[in-house]
Amino acid sequence: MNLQSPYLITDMSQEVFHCEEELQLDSGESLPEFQLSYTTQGHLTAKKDNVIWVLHALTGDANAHEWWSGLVGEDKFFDPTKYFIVCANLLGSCYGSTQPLSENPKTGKPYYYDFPNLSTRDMAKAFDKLREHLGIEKIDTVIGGSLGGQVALEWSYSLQEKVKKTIIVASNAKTSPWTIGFNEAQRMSIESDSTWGQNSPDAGKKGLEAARAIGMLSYRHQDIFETSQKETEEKTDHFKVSSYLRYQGQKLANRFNALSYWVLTKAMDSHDLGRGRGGTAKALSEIKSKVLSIGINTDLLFTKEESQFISKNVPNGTYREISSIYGHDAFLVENEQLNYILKSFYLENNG
Ligand SMILES: CC(=O)SCCNC(=O)CCNC(=O)[C@H](O)C(C)(C)COP(=O)(O)OP(=O)(O)OC[C@H]1O[C@@H](n2cnc3c(N)ncnc32)[C@H](O)[C@@H]1OP(=O)(O)O
Ligand SMILES: N[C@@H](CCO)C(=O)O
Repeated sequence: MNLQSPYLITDMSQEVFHCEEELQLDSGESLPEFQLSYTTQGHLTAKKDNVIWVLHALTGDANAHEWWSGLVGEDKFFDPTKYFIVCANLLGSCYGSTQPLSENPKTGKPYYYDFPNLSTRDMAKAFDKLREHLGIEKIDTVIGGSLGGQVALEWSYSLQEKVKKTIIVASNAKTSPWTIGFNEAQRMSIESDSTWGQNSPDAGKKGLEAARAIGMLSYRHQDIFETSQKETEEKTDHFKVSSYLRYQGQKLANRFNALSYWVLTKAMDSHDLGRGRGGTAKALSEIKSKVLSIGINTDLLFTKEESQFISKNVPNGTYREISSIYGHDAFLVENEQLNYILKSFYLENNG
């Protein structure tokens, strides 16, 4: 018997939104035009009141049903038979949106190192153009983790009453010096690759491997390494964790490019919801939607205190915590806990 439902096939589309308008950026520069790759799943209700907008983290893409398969998909919490689920690739990312390898319309050649600095505010602004293009007046929920949570918070601030619920997972209102430090060390690794500076899609590839290895140390907690990378025999070299980090570096470098990684980490560094708005606490106090901020007890990168700061300072905030040995990346892994937290939040907030 074939028990497979046709919903995922019939209800999903992957498209590219081309915006011909110039996008003014925080840096003072602009993009003459841009594109965003995005997916939609499900259908808008007649009232257009069932939109869930999912934002991915640093190296994710528009396929939320793949990287958040425990939350998005048929019979999952965000079920396309109930919701219209949108997920777009961040501006600057290399999964179909405008990024440093895209053609600069002014020169007819790839931007490479001329690509402008982006901010989380710019990324939110680009998403808002897509929202308008899709004819979406109101969003039920914006949800994002890590860098995606930072962009979600920025967007929620500017959407005001146009969004009902904002869910920020393992993220913050302003990037900490600690996180900027990790990003800087990663960019130093990329810079030290002798191919960095070349006009090539592979420029900085070995450096990106090292960068990801550094990044992994911030995305995990010591406890998960004690479990998954513990040696079972006496050794003086060739440790499991060494091959693990090298493998993770190669895996990322084979699916991402160093220029895009550079741009996205720079955007993360400059994230500050309160910039030009009287500080983070004041900016948070002006957010209109209900906010669920989810922290992770072992997150060394975006600490749970940073998540608590969000819920404490918005007018209508709730804090919940994931308990995990994973560390920061628990938001991509601990689906059972996330499901439980989301169910309670939606029950308390009228579905
Ligand atoms: C097109 C795209 O792929 S984009 C979307 C995918 N990525 C994203 O969305 C980004 C977010 N996702 C992630 O960051 C990750 O996938 C996570 C956090 C969800 C899970 O991380 P993973 O790397 O799968 O898990 P984990 O840290 O346990 O590592 C497992 C991998 O390391 C390998 N590994 C484990 N220990 C070792 C070791 N000692 N030496 C070498 N390799 C090792 C495993 O064989 C496994 O390999 P595989 O990925 O080829 O199956
Ligand atoms: N694992 C995440 C790290 C940052 O949250 C990613 O690669 O996007």
